[in-house]
Amino acid sequence: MSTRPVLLVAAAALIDAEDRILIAQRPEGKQLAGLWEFPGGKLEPGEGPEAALVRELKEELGITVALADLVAHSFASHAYENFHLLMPLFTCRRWQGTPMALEHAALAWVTPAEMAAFPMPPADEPLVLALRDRL
Ligand SMILES: Nc1nc2c([nH]c(=O)n2[C@@H]2O[C@H](COP(=O)(O)OP(=O)(O)OP(=O)(O)O)[C@@H](O)[C@H]2O)c(=O)[nH]1
Repeated sequence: MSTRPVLLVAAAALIDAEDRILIAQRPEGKQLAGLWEFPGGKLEPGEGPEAALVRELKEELGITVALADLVAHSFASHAYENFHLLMPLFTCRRWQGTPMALEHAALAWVTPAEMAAFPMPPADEPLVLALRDRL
């Protein structure tokens, strides 16, 4: 049996007043380029998932989020070829600022049903279904 290192990534579903969710397109030159994802990223050593998300949402989207406004929703556990991704997904309905694509190729606000039309990494499939079931 092959073993892979576990990679911890925290991701957020930002939800607007119309229950649309923000997804972001990975830029050229990166792994999984062109696919749409939930904003977020890898935890730094010693960092908790919520703190990592607050940092990543600032870096990637330019918004300010309070730890208390991140609500645990579901998680992805997916074996990629070189690592095993463990990715908690948090919902967030309150933030300061307007999300901008500072590190992504594009942003889109979509309903969970509309998300099916946007190609996402394989790890995200169960998360999309979980969001469709329960927001
Ligand atoms: N943020 C995010 N990452 C995801 C999602 N789905 C998914 O498989 N991933 C994977 O989780 C990892 C996230 O790492 P990252 O965004 O911090 O790093 P990256 O690949 O952009 O590379 P780098 O920041 O080291 O240059 C990537 O391997 C990415 O493919 C998702 O919905 N959101």
